[in-house]
Amino acid sequence: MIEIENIKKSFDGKAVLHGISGTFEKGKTNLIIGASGTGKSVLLKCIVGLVKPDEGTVTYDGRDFTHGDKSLRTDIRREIGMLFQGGALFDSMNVEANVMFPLNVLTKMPQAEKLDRVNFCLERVGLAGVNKKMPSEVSGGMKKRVGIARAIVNNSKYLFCDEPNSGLDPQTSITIDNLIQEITYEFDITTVVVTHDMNSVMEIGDYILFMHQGYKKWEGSTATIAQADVPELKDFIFANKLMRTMIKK
Ligand SMILES: Nc1ncnc2c1ncn2[C@@H]1O[C@H](COP(=O)(O)OP(=O)(O)OP(=O)(O)O)[C@@H](O)[C@H]1O
Repeated sequence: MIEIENIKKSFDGKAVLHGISGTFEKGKTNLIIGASGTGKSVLLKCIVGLVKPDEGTVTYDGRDFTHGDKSLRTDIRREIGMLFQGGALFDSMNVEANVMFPLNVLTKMPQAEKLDRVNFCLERVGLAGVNKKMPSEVSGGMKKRVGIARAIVNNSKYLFCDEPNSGLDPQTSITIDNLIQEITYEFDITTVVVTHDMNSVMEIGDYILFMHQGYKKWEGSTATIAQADVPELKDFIFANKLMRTMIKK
């Protein structure tokens, strides 16, 4: 479980996060949603330690990541897997080397064990046997799968996905969303997904934190989002024509 409490961040005197709190539970797909420029990526960066919040605390399973010492922060970082926008694969490395990369950097595992682990993860994301392909030789959806395999290869306890559907067609997006959710349940990971894709919200949102202009305006689940009485959330949901027809405003 990851808990964030009163996270505040300003850049050059301009407040971007106005005190965000929330709880991301283990074994659930937790979504941070909201319109463009509303602070989702900055919040994600605060949670994983790429940006230091001005105020507030991020706690990983009771461990204070924000104020912890270097060794605690390093321990927690080792337990984090990240799926970046576009996959962010190393173009000069084949699929196998990309997925193995965290094991090379973070572990002293023997080569044969590393390869077993890589093959297990590639198989789990539906890419058995593509080890020797280069990133340029695989589709956008496959790149995301490779990114997911890399994010979980070191038995990550926490998985962060920044806009996992960017650049994908709707059908591939749903497949990737479902894969993220299946993996979350299967390996009991605390998963946090940043998205503005309403399809994702309705497909995989076990917990949803809605942001608007740096404020948390609502939290809940797919089961309760349609009944939410928050004007900014309604505007966000019903900007999508399909959602307007599915749920009456
Ligand atoms: N390093 C930075 N320095 C200054 N301003 C920043 C920095 N990073 C983000 N911002 C500002 O913070 C605000 C929130 O940005 P953020 O990228 O978190 O939005 P977002 O909700 O993730 O948007 P999108 O969905 O388009 O990615 C924006 O106004 C952005 O310009």
